[in-house]
Amino acid sequence: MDQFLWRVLPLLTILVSFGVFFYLQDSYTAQLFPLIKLPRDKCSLLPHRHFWISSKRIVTPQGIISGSVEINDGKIISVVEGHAIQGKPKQEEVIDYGDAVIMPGLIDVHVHLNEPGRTEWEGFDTGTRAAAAGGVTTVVDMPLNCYPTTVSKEKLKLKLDAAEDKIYVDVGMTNNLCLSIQLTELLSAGVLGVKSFMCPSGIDDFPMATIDHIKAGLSVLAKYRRPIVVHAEIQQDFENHLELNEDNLDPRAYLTYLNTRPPSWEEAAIKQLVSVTKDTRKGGPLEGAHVHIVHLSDSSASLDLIKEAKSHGDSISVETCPHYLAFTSEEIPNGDTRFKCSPPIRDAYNKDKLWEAVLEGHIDLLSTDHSPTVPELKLMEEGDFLKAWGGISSLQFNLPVTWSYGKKYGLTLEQLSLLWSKKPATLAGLESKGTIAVGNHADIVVWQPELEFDLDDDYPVFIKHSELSAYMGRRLSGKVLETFVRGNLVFKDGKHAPAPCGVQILAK
Ligand SMILES: NC(=O)N[C@H]1NC(=O)NC1=O
Ligand SMILES: [Zn+2]
Ligand SMILES: [Zn+2]
Repeated sequence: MDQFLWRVLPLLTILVSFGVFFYLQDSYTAQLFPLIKLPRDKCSLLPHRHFWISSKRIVTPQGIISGSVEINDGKIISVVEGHAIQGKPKQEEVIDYGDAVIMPGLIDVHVHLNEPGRTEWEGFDTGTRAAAAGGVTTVVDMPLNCYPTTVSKEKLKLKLDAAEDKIYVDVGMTNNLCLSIQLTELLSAGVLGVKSFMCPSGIDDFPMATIDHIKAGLSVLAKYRRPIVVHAEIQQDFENHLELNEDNLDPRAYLTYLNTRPPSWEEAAIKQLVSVTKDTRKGGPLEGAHVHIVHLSDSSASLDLIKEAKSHGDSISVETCPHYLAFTSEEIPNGDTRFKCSPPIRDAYNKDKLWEAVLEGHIDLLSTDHSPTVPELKLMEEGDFLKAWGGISSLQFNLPVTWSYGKKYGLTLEQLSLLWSKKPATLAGLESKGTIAVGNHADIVVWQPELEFDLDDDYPVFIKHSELSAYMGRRLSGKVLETFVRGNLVFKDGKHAPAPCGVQILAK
């Protein structure tokens, strides 16, 4: 027996070491050693670990420069202006992109990847392929339309397990705030923040939260210095605003739907939120807590409330989404439920004011609220706006859509990069992401703002059920050429790297 033990012991030790190694790869340490996870030739379409990219338009925090960025082991190690290149690269280690724009990869802090549970709506594989193809190098997943929703450490593990070996870009997770949530446990397990709905979410397993739940949650979140992100709409009494005439009772008429969710829903929710965020000011009882309002549509009273709270020093921020900046209620055809989302897309006047707020910095950042479903639930044939799933699918198109519609309003490349990279990184606590700066992850999008393309059936679209996207059929400007995640070339010329080597991001 003794002899047998001595023989198997060394073998056992090796096995256990392998086990520990792969276990450690799983979570926190995956951030530290992302590149040893899979062989480099699988993770990247480029064979080099140490290389240089150069262009006449590199968007840096100091402005747009003509020069080169040196990348080694997944990080940016130098940014140099002018023709000279730091170090002595071999010719094949320098990629010259000419006048294509080199920008930090986009960070989309509001994406619904519905795995596990509703992977047929959108999963980690399709969702992160679409992200990579769109120059989005990090997504933060909202655990809402997946099943089960993330309300405990065990449920979070299901989410993390589901994402394992499927993600082409980096992915962070949030969790749901409701009464039964194990908040401290989840925050310790590394969720980047907490999501909350102030109206029914459309998913029975994701109950809505009252302002009292939110206030209680904030006192815990303050200690962790992580944000709560809130869907800010509170259902109001219909009779007050719905004009009952034949036109707005037609469920195929967009106006019917628009009238069911007036700006007063957003205003009511934000009024309650700012009554709490005053406690987040310096020296206040909730100092350290932060409230982030997702997908603002109302650019009038709701935005004014946020501006006022900010002027008093409340820790509050707000995002809007490309669909509120691209479309207007006047142009949505009756029966075209691809445009249904909540809060709804409002009129042209509202859109112009949203752009004004974006460009003046009152709206802090942009996100997609990529919320896909299956064709059966979008009810395209019936065209019933009242019954169809609310959610717009557009993760892959963030960059060209924002640019195409924004340039008419004077949007600059620097603003674009602030709205889609720097500010979202700050919100999500991603210190090593969001800018092209020495020491940061080499998360980079290379794109050509002047290049126009048609989003037609020939265009390589990777989101699931692309026919449901409101952007299909549009002509856009700003084509994504290549995407790097932590120095891995994950997308080029319509193709992805052979293996998904994105990293799951957990907060420490
Ligand atoms: N459940 C869900 O994803 N809802 C999202 N869809 C939408 O249009 N607004 C939302 O909050
Ligand atoms: Zn929402
Ligand atoms: Zn959402």
